[in-house]
Amino acid sequence: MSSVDSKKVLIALDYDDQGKALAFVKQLSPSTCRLKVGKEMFTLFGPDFVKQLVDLGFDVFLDLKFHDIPNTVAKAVTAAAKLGVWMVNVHASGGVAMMEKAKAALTPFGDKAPLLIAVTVLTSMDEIQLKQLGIDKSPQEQVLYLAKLAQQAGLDGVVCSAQEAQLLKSQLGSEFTLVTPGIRPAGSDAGDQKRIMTPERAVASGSDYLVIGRPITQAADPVAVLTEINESLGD
Ligand SMILES: O=C(O)c1cc(=O)[nH]c(=O)n1[C@@H]1O[C@H](COP(=O)(O)O)[C@@H](O)[C@H]1O
Repeated sequence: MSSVDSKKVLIALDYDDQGKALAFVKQLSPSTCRLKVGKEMFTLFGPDFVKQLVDLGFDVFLDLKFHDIPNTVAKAVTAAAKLGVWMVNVHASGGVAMMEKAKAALTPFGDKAPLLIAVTVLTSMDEIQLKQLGIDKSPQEQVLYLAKLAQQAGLDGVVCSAQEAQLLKSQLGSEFTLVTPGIRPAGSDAGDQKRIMTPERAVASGSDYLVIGRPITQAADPVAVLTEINESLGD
């Protein structure tokens, strides 16, 4: 579905200053990227900030990674849908009942419902960190396991690293949307990300959407970096 989408870049707006974030956003066009609002900006600036971005015409991915009892998560995704966001996420490890209830809560929104996706294994985690949690699987095995649960629950896709994209597309089909953070253009700093890939390789591996934060937002010329990435993807 989304493999034909030419707006593959989702910019992670992880700013602690709303003015700086909006000054950056005003240099962008909704035709060249989508925007992601995560825990930092939502906690600092709340739903009004999200609404401003929606009103500017951007598709917004509200990345709050809900993980709670089914009733609470269903109410949280309903609140997200009311904000008019394009995509919202939950943690797959919240379980099938939680994911099913969240999906069902979006039914009344019809074709205005946001895409609902599940986080599998965070891209900042590797096999050693999984072991610390008592999980004796490789990241790839655990991502596939959780992605199958998300698909079973009727979700639209998952957040995973691009390193798992090829496997997931082959096992779960091309319609199941893959959103991949941990994207690092050649030569940029990995930072706290462990399972990384370049934009071009990620798309070639089957990523539908690339979440990119610091390599764009911390660049001397963020718009130039976005343009360069879009051009490298043939958009
Ligand atoms: O759900 C996410 O967006 C997410 C999941 C994940 O596994 N890893 C991950 O990095 N993210 C988010 O993606 C963004 C990555 O930002 P950068 O590392 O600066 O490119 C951050 O806002 C993270 O919160």
